[in-house]
Amino acid sequence: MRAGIVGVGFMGWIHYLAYQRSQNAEVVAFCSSNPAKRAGDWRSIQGNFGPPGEQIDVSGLSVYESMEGMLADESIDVIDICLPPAMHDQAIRACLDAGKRCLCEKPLALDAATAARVASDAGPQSLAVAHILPLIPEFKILVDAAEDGRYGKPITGRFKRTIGPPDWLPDFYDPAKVGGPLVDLHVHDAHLIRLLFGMPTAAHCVSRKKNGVPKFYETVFDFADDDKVVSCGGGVIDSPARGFTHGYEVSFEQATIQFEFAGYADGSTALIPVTIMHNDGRVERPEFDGGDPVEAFVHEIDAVARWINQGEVSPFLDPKIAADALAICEMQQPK
Ligand SMILES: NC(=O)C1=CN([C@@H]2O[C@H](COP(=O)(O)OP(=O)(O)OC[C@H]3O[C@@H](n4cnc5c(N)ncnc54)[C@H](OP(=O)(O)O)[C@@H]3O)[C@@H](O)[C@H]2O)C=CC1
Ligand SMILES: O=C1CO[C@H](CO)[C@@H](O)[C@@H]1O
Repeated sequence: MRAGIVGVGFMGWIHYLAYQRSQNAEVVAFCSSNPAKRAGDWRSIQGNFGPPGEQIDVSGLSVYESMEGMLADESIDVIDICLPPAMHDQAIRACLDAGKRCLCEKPLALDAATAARVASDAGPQSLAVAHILPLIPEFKILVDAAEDGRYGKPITGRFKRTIGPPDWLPDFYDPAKVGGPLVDLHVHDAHLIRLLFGMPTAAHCVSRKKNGVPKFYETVFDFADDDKVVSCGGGVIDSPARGFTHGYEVSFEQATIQFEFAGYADGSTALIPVTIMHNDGRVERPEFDGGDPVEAFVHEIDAVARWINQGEVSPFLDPKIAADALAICEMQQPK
């Protein structure tokens, strides 16, 4: 699969690294509005996981200033959209108009209605949405267990996702551009909750806000089946000391699974490895390789390659589920 990346920022860089490792896909083009990045200087890129941006070799790549050139490039099989959320809808529609399939970073849009519209207009044959959690082995185990029923049905879940201030993103709290953490960050867990438990009917959310936009929140969800107990919390803490953490405790009918990872500013990490507590008292700790965050993106790119090359549509990348995740975010917004 030959891909062209649109938007050379944190995710453009992480996707680029994943293409370098993939056996099934390669990046052949990118577009950037920034002349230094077009010349290969990606050292200004910042993010909250993975290695810092580097100088890259652009000699074998087609480099464009805007997306239009890439849309006309017949050697590109898939456009990989790594733009800020407010630009996703228009970029996807430009791909559809040009007859190009695309992979778009999460969140699919800033609001549920736009997400539902573009998901339905594009369909899973033209659009895949890059929801990474089900492709991270430590989270995939939940989705696989829910799917094959190895521990019975999922019945309770508590999810956590917190970052330090993302100061390199000036528009982070702008509801018209990125949407703040209740959209841009929480959508990861919203998507996972949708996959594991189905669609909640309501949400009870309390939050501390920045300029009216939720910054830190705790939410309890209602489901049609009131035996499910699901909550989620997180957002932005004021200290950069712990740049990123995520984790969960999910109970199935016959076992409870726990996991938590944190990365700190001094380069240290803390980990509760995936721990399966069986109802009969056995404790199991399956092995997962390494915890390198880029590796999950290789799995993601490979899933996209199977879609492009063999027509195999991954339910994890389904735009309809990505739109449902936005609806879950929206039900938590202050009225
Ligand atoms: N799956 C995951 O774990 C993560 C997903 N994301 C998602 O990836 C997407 C991109 O986020 P991220 O990479 O962090 O953002 P960045 O701001 O780091 O990168 C976005 C890039 O888009 C391009 N761009 C074009 N127009 C604009 C504009 N008006 N304002 C800002 N940027 C513009 C820029 O690239 P250029 O200079 O080349 O033009 C910019 O570097 C978002 O949807 C975000 O939610 C983000 C982090 C993690
Ligand atoms: O996982 C994530 C980490 O924080 C980011 C903010 O920089 C989010 O955009 C993101 O999806």
